Amino acid sequence: METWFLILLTVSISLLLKAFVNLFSSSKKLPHTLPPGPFTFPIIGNILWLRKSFLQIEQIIRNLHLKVGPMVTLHLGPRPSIFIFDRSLAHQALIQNGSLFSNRPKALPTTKIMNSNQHTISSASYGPTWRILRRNLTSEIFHPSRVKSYSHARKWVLEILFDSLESNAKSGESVQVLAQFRYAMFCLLVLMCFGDKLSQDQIKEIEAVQQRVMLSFGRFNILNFWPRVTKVLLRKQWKQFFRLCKDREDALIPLIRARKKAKDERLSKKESDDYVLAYVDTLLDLELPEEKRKLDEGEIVSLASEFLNTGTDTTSTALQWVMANLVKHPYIQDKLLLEIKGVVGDGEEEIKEDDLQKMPYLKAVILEGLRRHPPTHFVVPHCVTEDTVLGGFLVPKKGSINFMVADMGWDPKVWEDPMAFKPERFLRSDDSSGQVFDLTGSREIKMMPFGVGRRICPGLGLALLHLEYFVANLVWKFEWKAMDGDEISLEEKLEFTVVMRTPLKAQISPRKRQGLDVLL
Ligand code: HEM
Repeated sequence: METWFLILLTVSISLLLKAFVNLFSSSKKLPHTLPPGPFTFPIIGNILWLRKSFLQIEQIIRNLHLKVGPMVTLHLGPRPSIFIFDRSLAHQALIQNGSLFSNRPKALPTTKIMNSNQHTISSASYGPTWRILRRNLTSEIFHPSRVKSYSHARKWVLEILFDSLESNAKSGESVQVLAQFRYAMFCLLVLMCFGDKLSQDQIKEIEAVQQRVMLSFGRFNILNFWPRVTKVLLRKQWKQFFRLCKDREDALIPLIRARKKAKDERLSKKESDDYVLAYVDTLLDLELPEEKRKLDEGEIVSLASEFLNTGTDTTSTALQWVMANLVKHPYIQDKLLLEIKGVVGDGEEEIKEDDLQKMPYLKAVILEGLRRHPPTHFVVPHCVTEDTVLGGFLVPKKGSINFMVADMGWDPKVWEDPMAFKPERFLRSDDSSGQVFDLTGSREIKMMPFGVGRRICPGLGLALLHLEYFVANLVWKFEWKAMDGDEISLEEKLEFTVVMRTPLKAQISPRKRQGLDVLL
């Protein structure tokens, strides 16, 4: 074949290929429009948003949604924040395009310091570090057999909770329960995190620091506004912030070192007595794949602190909402009590974890509590790994995306009479196979109190176990009633989670076992 013909053929093919590639890429051009939202003046607008509480912002987003549709953009900071209401768009993003939508935005300066440069599970970018940290937690600590090995801790904490409630019950006065629920959940997580049963004074000291850390997110937010300027103008607040970081280290580092020492001693003795693996033990062994090094002490502090904080308020808030509804609707409490009685019989003092599997109504009560009162109304902000399109709008890499958790669980298209507390709706499974409700939203999202997809809460199973165990035991041990003339208000207030504006105050009295027959 002639050389000139070969050259011509090659040139023609490459021109054709180029034209084809251009045609294809132009059809994939991204739209330039962000989802609709209010116009904001840069800087001034950001300052105005800073002055609003998150519950106020939530209501503003809701009102905008009614006007502009299922996706809303706000300019809360230097970058756009997109909020998604639609369940199928959430499914498209988090389940069908999970790898694209599972990143986290760059942390603000104070959060970056608290989280050891985004070396915690919830703050880490989507990548090898996040994967190894998350896999360590789920496979080492949240594996069902490991969770079972902590059952002694749950029993111990239940006794602490019973003791404090009983002394309140004796006085005949109403009991404000949130602080006691929070403390119970905290004790459990401290034990799973550091292994040993610490003294109650020690636990209270750690709880106080952790509580301050959680509240600091709002308090020190102003420092992130223009760090170079705030470091000069708000020097005192920066000092307070670093003091808090130091206090947290002072509380947690001695426990981490004690655990390391115990581990070294055990290795030298080569004995395995009644040792139960704790979260910190796994962190001491962990190696970061990208940096090829072990975690430093600061990173272990951040991860332990994350473990304690993410699991305490969420679970105790959910527990309070469930118990409030049981006080508000005594017939639901009675129905639950009957189910428990049918499983454990009259003589039992306490409900065991294995019994919980035989209580479908209990599970329905917990699911209804999480649907109607999700402890967090948003997920932790996500961002995409590259500019993309969702619902016909641009989702830019330099922005954040969030999902309206509460609104999805209240969608009247899925839930009849959505604001009512009706556990029965979870007994009528619309799945003909009779399977339990799927919280992971893998086929369809109907509610997402734990998020869905790759960033779904890794503590989901543990949280459900804790809620079932404590609700069942609290109802079995005590009768829960409102004080005479008290109306249980379900109004909300935002703290670290969305809590009851008027905390639950209940009159509790120990149940007389034989008296239960009256209910049958
Ligand atoms: C009722 C209790 C709980 C609720 C409602 C809850 C809810 C959530 C939600 C909504 C997210 C964000 C998901 C997302 O960003 O898409 C999350 C993440 C997370 N939760 Fe929970 N949570 C609960 C209990 C727990 C417990 C007990 C722990 C551990 C002790 C835990 C540890 C975490 C962690 C580490 C993340 C970050 C996951 C990641 O970024 O990959 N949570 N949780």
